[in-house]
Amino acid sequence: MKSAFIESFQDKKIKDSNSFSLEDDKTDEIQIVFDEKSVKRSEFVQNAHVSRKHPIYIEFYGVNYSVPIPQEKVCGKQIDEEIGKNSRKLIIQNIHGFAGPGEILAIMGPSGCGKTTLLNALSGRLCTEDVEGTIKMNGHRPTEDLKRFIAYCTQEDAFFPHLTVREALTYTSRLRLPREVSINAKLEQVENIIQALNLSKCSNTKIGDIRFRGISDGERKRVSIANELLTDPSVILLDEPTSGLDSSLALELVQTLKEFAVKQKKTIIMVIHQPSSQVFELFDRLLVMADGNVVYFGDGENIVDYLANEGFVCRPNFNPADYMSEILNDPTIKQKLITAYIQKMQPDSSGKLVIKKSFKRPKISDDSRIIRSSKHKWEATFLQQLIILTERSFKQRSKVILSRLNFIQILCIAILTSLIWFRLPYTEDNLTNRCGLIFFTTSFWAFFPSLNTISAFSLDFNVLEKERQSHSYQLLAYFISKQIAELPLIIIFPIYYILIVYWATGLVPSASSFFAYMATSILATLTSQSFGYLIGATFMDIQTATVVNTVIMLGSLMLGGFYAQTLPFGLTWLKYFSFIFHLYSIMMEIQFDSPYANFQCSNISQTNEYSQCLHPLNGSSNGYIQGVAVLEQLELNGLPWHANLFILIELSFIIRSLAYFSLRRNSIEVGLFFNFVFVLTLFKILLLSSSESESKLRGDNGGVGVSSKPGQIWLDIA
Ligand SMILES: Nc1ncnc2c1ncn2[C@@H]1O[C@H](COP(=O)(O)OP(=O)(O)OP(=O)(O)O)[C@@H](O)[C@H]1O
Repeated sequence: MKSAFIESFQDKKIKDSNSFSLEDDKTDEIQIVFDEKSVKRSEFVQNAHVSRKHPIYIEFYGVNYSVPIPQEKVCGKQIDEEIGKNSRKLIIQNIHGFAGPGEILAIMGPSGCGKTTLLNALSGRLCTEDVEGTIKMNGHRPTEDLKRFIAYCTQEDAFFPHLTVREALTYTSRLRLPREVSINAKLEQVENIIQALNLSKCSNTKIGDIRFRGISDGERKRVSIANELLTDPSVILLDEPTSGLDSSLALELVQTLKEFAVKQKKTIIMVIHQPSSQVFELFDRLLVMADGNVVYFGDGENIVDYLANEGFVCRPNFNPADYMSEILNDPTIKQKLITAYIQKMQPDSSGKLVIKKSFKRPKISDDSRIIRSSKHKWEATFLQQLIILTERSFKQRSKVILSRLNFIQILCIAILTSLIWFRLPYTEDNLTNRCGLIFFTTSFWAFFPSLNTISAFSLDFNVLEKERQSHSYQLLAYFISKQIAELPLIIIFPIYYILIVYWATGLVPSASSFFAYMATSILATLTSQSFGYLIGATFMDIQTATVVNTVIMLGSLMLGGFYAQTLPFGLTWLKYFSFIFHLYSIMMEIQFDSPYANFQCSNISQTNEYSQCLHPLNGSSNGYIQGVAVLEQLELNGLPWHANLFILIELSFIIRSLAYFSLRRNSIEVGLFFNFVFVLTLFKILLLSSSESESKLRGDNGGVGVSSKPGQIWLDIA
């Protein structure tokens, strides 16, 4: 049963079909021979019932794009500062053309002539300050809302490699098809497009990437196109859609696109290299470029006559596309054709050079000038986006995070840790070893997860950029979904490690200490992951992010309270900025502030640093050192465990928020605000807890050698 939405769309389509007077005549004339193979394609085209948008006529004229020339220095001196500052390189100049619904405009020309640049300009992906000229959609300047009607299939396809073709298309349909369309209709649409683009054979194969083999390059290209067609855009821009396809597949693909354009009133603009004669015949308009200029714009069928008029006669039965590419490879002919075309242009009312009209141009009725914007800014609700993206992120990231290599790595480290610190005896001699084990565990879980996380955004970057350009979802939904999806994945490792190491090394044998120790390792993992997110989102380049991460982690490690127990005068406060220091303090408290933590004195002497091990004449020896005495001797940060815990949770939250703002790249002020709030809170806690600890220490120093108090931090700063 057809939904009300579909019916209303079909009514609308009939109305829309009257909008383009000349287009309608023209599309009826187009004769495409559909063979048996094309039956599936036709089904897709007929069944593209979720289509709901207006046909769009796109025109552009006087389009220039230039980039600043990087300033060069000769022997360390700027040649001419003013020239250096103002000079720009023209990539494309005075480009014009148009394409209407039901048409294919093909952009051709030698490599590097500016074809992709023009597509980028039309899609609105170039910095607007660098683009001059006019681009109009149904007579309007393209607004952000209008740009949502454009789909752009770039040369580099961006996909999540661990998803299958069907999964990738299904997620796109769930995210980008209107919320009014039922899930079954969306899935049906996916199946139709899989059939139409001949993807059935590989529909359950993973897409893959350069690291692991998935579908072939040609299939990848078709998935990329399917992904865009699926969302029912009004204008489809394609950059070399047939590259990597053999001639029959290329023909089939262009036929599908043509049929789609005609029946669904889509406007298709594609960059194409060396199409076969059959493919060439399917083009309605042709824009030929050379060195950033137009060499020809007009009906595809007229190019041979045009070139003949200029003195370049194509041999009979020779593919015009091949002939054009042959002559444009000759610099003299190329220049001649550029000049000839410029001469045919004349200034318009605004003084811009435009081509004399040598072709029919569709009239746009007043009705079609109005493009109704989509009912919703996002097709899926925020909650739907969150659910779909979490599911997708979990599927993709679980393959990366839960890799066999990661498990083997953790297992090896767990075995090594267990061997090195195997069943540590509860003796004074082994106190340093025990602290070493605890510090190693802390720092390992503070470091390892961040390494796994710094690449999280950069690996997603291309897909994220592509999907955000097409308004598929909100960045916040993506960001939160990533956190949710990765949370269960990332905490598996500390659980796995602690289960092996805790009992093998003989840490405090109580269930509460075990669970607290494990929970703190998980907290270390989450805090470390937050840093990974922030650094990854800020730098996006894995190499730079790894360097920054290493510096931050090693700095935190040095200030962690194990290697440097006392810091130079005036620098004591620095350790409070090491998250490892807070983690280590909690871990130590769990292990030493326990009734099981009693360590046998190795020798009873008059000089032992622990009062419990002093000779009876000098103190109250009982032959065992209590864990609490060890904590006091080590002079850890003096904050109660709950203050450390609070600092770490808050740190995790703030760092993650900063990562989000960093990903947005435009909310630095908000980021700084969060930073400020964090620093204030941190100092407040330190102030409160240091006074608390001071009074506690004054009441009972519990042992000997408590030489500095946590409140010392303020004296140091002063
Ligand atoms: N931002 C930029 N800065 C400097 N040069 C640029 C920039 N963008 C494009 N170019 C240059 O402009 C020219 C046109 O590039 P473009 O990618 O548009 O060519 P193309 O015709 O699509 O090439 P191909 O067919 O090989 O893909 C190239 O020489 C390219 O190096």
